[in-house]
Amino acid sequence: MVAQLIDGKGIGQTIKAEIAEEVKELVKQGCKPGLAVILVGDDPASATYVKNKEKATLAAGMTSRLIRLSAETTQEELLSHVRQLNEDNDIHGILVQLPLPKHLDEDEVIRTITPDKDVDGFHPINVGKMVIGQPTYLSCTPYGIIELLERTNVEIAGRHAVVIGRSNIVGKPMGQLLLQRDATVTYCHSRTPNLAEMTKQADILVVAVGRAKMIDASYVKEGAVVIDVGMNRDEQGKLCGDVDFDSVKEVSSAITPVPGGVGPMTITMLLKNTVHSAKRACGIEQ
Ligand SMILES: Nc1nc2c(c(=O)[nH]1)N[C@@H](CN(C=O)c1ccc(C(=O)N[C@@H](CCC(=O)O)C(=O)O)cc1)CN2
Repeated sequence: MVAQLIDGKGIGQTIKAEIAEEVKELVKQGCKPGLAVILVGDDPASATYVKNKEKATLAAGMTSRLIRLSAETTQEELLSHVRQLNEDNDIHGILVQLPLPKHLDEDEVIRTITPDKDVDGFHPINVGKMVIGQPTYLSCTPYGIIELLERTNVEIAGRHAVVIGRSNIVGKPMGQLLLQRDATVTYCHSRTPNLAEMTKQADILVVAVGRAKMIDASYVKEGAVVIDVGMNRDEQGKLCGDVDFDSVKEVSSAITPVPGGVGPMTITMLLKNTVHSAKRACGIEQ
């Protein structure tokens, strides 16, 4: 079987063009969406993601505000920036780039972002709304994966989806979003015995384990759709996912590459959430 390549980069570009058109119309109505990103410390990967977010925000015609703070920033200083942004009418989305330096309390920072501007969808109120199926901001990576599945016509209802990983940002919301679309969902994680026995039952396999090329063809059922959330470096320093792409593409029916699969969708859905927040703030949408 030759797998269909799920082109996150291309699909992301299409959605970004749709967003840019929508922003143009909003600006005409006097409503310019604004995103603020706070970066604490000098983690090089985080700096790259933040730069890409800034670029994408500006390219969509939106306001971008970047707040760079030193690695020694105190919890109170960080919270004070978040509180100021909560009150700023030009800013509709607030994002604090994760991970934060170890001395900072990530949960408290997320709780301090007003849920109305939590375009990452990480605030407990928004997570709760997502779980009970109320409209809210969805965590960008799982939201992007749903968009990829829908735009490539992958049937979700009635399929068995296996999610490897249980992080608050990806694994847990991923399972919930698939469940809401009537998949039968199994969560697997580092303490799951006989992992391959579970993953071989998956029609849709979402892999977010954080280990380079861990999932090879022996974990995958013939014809499964495989979504790779991993972002690792291989022995040559080349970017790779959690899935051994070369082996899994031979058995799957569709697969996301790394780079160019899930990653670009994360930033795309962030723009979508920010536009939605602006429309609510401007009274254009509920
Ligand atoms: N506040 C948040 N922090 C983090 C999030 C998040 O959604 N909100 N997610 C990740 C990192 N992330 C966005 O912040 C992110 C990761 C990867 C990509 C991406 O486009 N990857 C590219 C490759 C990029 C490269 O060459 O290095 C790809 O897969 O093609 C975008 C965003 C953790 N923190």
